[in-house]
Amino acid sequence: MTTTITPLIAGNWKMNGVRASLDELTALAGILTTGDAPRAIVVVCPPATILAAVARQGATSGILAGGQDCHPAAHGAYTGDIAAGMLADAGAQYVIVGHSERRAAHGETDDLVRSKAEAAIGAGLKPIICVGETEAERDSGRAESVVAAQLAGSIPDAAGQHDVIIAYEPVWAIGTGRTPSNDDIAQMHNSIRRQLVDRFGDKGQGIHILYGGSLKPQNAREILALDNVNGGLVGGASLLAKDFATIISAV
Ligand SMILES: O=C[C@H](O)COP(=O)(O)O
Repeated sequence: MTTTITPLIAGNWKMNGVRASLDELTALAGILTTGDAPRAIVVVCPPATILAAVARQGATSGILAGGQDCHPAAHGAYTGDIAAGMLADAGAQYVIVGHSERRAAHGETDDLVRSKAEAAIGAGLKPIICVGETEAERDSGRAESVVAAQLAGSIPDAAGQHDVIIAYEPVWAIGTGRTPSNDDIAQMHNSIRRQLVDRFGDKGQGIHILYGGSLKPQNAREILALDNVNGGLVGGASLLAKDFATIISAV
């Protein structure tokens, strides 16, 4: 069965900008609403302090908002954390979970990532579940098995009934200007697709698999055209409206 997936391009602003980023959002909205409508679902995941502003501003231009992380609990004594329901209240429709910067710096395990994804689904959000191997894991020929284990542990069973998005981000490609070869990206995305179909059947055919890691205006067209690459998770290049718009139009 062939399932058509509308590509999705998500920008992860990480801990960058605030006021300047809102100006970029205005510029992006201007570009996206001029000329042909984008062929992709466009999501921006800003710092939490401006999430509501991004959701409000994006509503008029079709740009959707997402959080960058959520806590697995719905509420409680968790100083500094944010619940999925709070992101939804602020206007988010998506939330990134298990980004390698959190897996590494905060010791997040697959179990925790899965709990966060379950919390996101419970709050009506679509979790963007990140997986990816380190350079040492790739060099030792273990990239596919590492990613397979992360997928098995991080995706909740609820993904059989609800929308989740997978983002494959080789850790060594993030913010480095380096990317895997097109063949390596396609091989990994095909392997992820097989695993999703094995576990979720037809539903697995329709799950977005995004590529992330130094996705730039210069390489977006060829990477986004690869087999089973259904969009991208963009870091640095999502901070400038012109660059992000070029990636969106590369779909
Ligand atoms: O979430 C986005 C990724 O970490 C990619 O970041 P990058 O595009 O700056 O390499």
